[in-house]
Amino acid sequence: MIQQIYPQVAHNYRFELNKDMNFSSAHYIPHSDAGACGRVHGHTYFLNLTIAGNTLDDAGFLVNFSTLKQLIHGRFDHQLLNDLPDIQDIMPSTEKLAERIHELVQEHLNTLPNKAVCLQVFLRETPTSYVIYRGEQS
Ligand SMILES: Nc1nc2c(c(=O)[nH]1)N=C([C@H](O)[C@H](O)COP(=O)(O)OP(=O)(O)OP(=O)(O)O)CN2
Ligand SMILES: [Zn+2]
Repeated sequence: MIQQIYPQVAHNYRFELNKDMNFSSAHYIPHSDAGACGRVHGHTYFLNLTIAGNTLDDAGFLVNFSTLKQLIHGRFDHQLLNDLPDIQDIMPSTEKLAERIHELVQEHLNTLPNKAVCLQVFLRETPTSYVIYRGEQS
């Protein structure tokens, strides 16, 4: 939920940025284990991104909050996830969506000179269900 406290990630970067947003999407899980979730239904997803780095850009930003919202909300809000090129080859589970969001954010960060990193994606699908994805651990 927006404005809730999220799990902390231990790191030694000078700056840590967190961006909350939500997006409303429909999906279905085309798998025999999914039960009722195999039928099209909708969620208002709550997302928290944790990004860290040591260097700011000329605007004093680690990464622009607005760009992050555009990147994720702009892509997934009011969409049927199963139809999206990003998702159509994977199961649109909370886990896989969190992983894909991490990839999209990190791909964007990699285009910036200050080389920030996405440390955590916290994705809540329902009031009782959420996933945390932290990428490959080295
Ligand atoms: N590991 C996962 N399990 C399930 C996922 C998922 O993404 N990962 N998704 C679903 C369904 O999409 C469903 O919308 C969410 O399931 P659930 O938490 O069971 O929702 P409820 O509101 O019915 O749960 P309550 O415990 O009654 O609040 C299913 N499983
Ligand atoms: Zn669902």
